[in-house]
Amino acid sequence: MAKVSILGAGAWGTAIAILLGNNGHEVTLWSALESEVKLLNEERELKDKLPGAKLPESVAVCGELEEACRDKELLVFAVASPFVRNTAKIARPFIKENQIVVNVAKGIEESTLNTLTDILKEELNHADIAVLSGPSHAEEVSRGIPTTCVVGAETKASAYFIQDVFMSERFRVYTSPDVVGIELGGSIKNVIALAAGIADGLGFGDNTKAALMTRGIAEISRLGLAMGGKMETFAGLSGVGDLIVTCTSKHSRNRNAGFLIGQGYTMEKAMEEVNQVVEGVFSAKATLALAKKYNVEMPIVEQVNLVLFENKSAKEAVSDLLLRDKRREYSELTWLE
Ligand SMILES: NC(=O)c1ccc[n+]([C@@H]2O[C@H](COP(=O)([O-])OP(=O)(O)OC[C@H]3O[C@@H](n4cnc5c(N)ncnc54)[C@H](O)[C@@H]3O)[C@@H](O)[C@H]2O)c1
Ligand SMILES: O=P(O)(O)OC[C@H](O)CO
Repeated sequence: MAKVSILGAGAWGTAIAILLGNNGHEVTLWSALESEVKLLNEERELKDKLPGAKLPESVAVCGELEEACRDKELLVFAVASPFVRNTAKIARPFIKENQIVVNVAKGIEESTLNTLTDILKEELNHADIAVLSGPSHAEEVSRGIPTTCVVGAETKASAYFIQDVFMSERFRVYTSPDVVGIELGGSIKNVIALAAGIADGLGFGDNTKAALMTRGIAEISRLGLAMGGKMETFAGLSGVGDLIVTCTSKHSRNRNAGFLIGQGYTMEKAMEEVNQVVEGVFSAKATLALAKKYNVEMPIVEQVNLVLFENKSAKEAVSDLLLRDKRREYSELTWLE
């Protein structure tokens, strides 16, 4: 059994603490927010986000970062993406050489266009950085609903170690060397989920959503391949898998925020209503900037940006997507002359 700390006690960090505690590990769950530490210590439950899901006894909750990082075999980064860099900076002095660290958050940093593992590699350049991602809502993982994810790491040994720590009869973990593909699949699906939610909020149907999901994965893989990711990853758990869950689930924060925007809420009001991190909003501009940098077309991502940040009406965005220049489904597929 391993000594593990989870940094970030939101819905996802807490669900992972429950999973790893039930797997028999010695778990510390850290939060920067006093209110979270107090609530979890007193109630042993994140009442507002994961009602009814109790922390096992093997999980200790703390607000001291040094204590959380000391003597651990694995550190899990579960803070929302805007806090990853700063948390890593503050934690750095307490993190030992070759410490295995796994990022489980999803996002792209707007100011640098870095993925979250890029940020961790920069800030913790003495550690061994990996990512775990896939279709995995905290609400279901915390209740032991069967779930699958993929862990990406630079070495087989680290990937296998993290796989062993997370695997259970209710949580299956695959391994992969494609760290960048996993990061991009998990982050950009959030932007597409906003579009899927907007379409639902406008009252469109299953056809519309299937179109957004299918063309959405085409956009994700186009950019992902240009950035060195692998097609198999985008067809896998961190691509199609995560896109399906986020675009269709009642639990999805991004889809739900999009739904409210489709119903006429402003982006700010929708985020306030969802009351948990809506990562697609933080990754939308960065994804568009990456599309420009790598010279790939991402029309859905472009329209989501216009709706979120330029006050474009959602209805007009859908029409503009449908009326784009005519083209082949895949430019590589053509007729013999
Ligand atoms: N909720 C899910 O089902 C789920 C599943 C997979 C991945 N994720 C990803 O995990 C990440 C966290 O999501 P969540 O659902 O737990 O979000 P959340 O809104 O429930 O929690 C975010 C957490 O970030 C931390 N935080 C807030 N302010 C901070 C600060 N100033 N410094 C350090 N930490 C701070 C807190 O612990 C807070 O609870 C996101 O990137 C999300 O995409 C979430
Ligand atoms: O579906 P969301 O928007 O809540 O995102 C949470 C996770 O990324 C789902 O795997």
